[in-house]
Amino acid sequence: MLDITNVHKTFFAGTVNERVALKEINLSLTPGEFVTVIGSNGAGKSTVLNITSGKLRPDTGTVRIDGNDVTKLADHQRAKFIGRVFQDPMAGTSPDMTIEQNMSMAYERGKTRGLAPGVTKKKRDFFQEELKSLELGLENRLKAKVGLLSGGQRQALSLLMATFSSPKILLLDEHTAALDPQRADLVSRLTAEVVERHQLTTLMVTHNMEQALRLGSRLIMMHEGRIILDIGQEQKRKTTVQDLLHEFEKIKGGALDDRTMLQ
Ligand SMILES: Nc1ncnc2c1ncn2[C@@H]1O[C@H](COP(=O)(O)OP(=O)(O)OP(=O)(O)O)[C@@H](O)[C@H]1O
Repeated sequence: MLDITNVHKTFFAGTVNERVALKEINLSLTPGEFVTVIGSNGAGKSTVLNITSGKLRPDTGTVRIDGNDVTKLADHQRAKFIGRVFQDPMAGTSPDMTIEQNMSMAYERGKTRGLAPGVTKKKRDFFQEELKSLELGLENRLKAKVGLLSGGQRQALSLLMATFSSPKILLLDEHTAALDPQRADLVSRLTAEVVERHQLTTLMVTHNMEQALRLGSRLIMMHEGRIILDIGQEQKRKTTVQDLLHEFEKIKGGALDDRTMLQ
């Protein structure tokens, strides 16, 4: 469903600010696979998501979605294939618009562009049904401004809206990181339900190792632009946070040795 092949990305190449973000990355996701992505700061996690969404273009390599080469397509051209929820609860929704207007905009995304967010009775019934599944009582607040919702409610709504265009890929970029633990747990649980219900192929970046082990069917760990660990469902079940930390320390040690050797 998603094939990232030999992707390399350097920022500010040839300058003093040069940053190699991705080093010949290869990553393939089968339909319905839910991959959690962990790693150190600056490891390249967000860059993988940005290259998948089309926000960034790789220097070399290709990105394929459902067999189609989308490497050269801009983000708005890929929008109908991709749903995305960001870390900032303010990023995915418009605070001055009502819940139903926000949902209507998301519903139209990928179908028509630049149209007023009209809300028909049929759409409203659909929105209410969808909101019920969140069990947050939002189905009774269709006309409430989204700016009045809590961060957790907004992230839950963003998650739901991200599924409306039946995306081929769902990208979750630390979407629970800005929430308090209780709301983060709620959005985590909803994520598992929504992904399962829509059978979404999903890439989720998180700094929370426990969450990365609990959610999804596969886990990858990144470090300095490379995928350094890739484990499937079976192994993930047997792995603890302590094991992940140990693995990371081992590999970090290796990387340091490499650097020492280069000096
Ligand atoms: N738009 C950009 N311009 C310049 N450098 C960038 C840009 N985006 C990322 N980088 C650099 O690329 C590298 C990888 O960054 P990226 O944001 O992908 O890491 P990350 O794993 O998501 O990190 P974090 O967990 O800290 O968010 C870092 O060195 C970062 O400074």
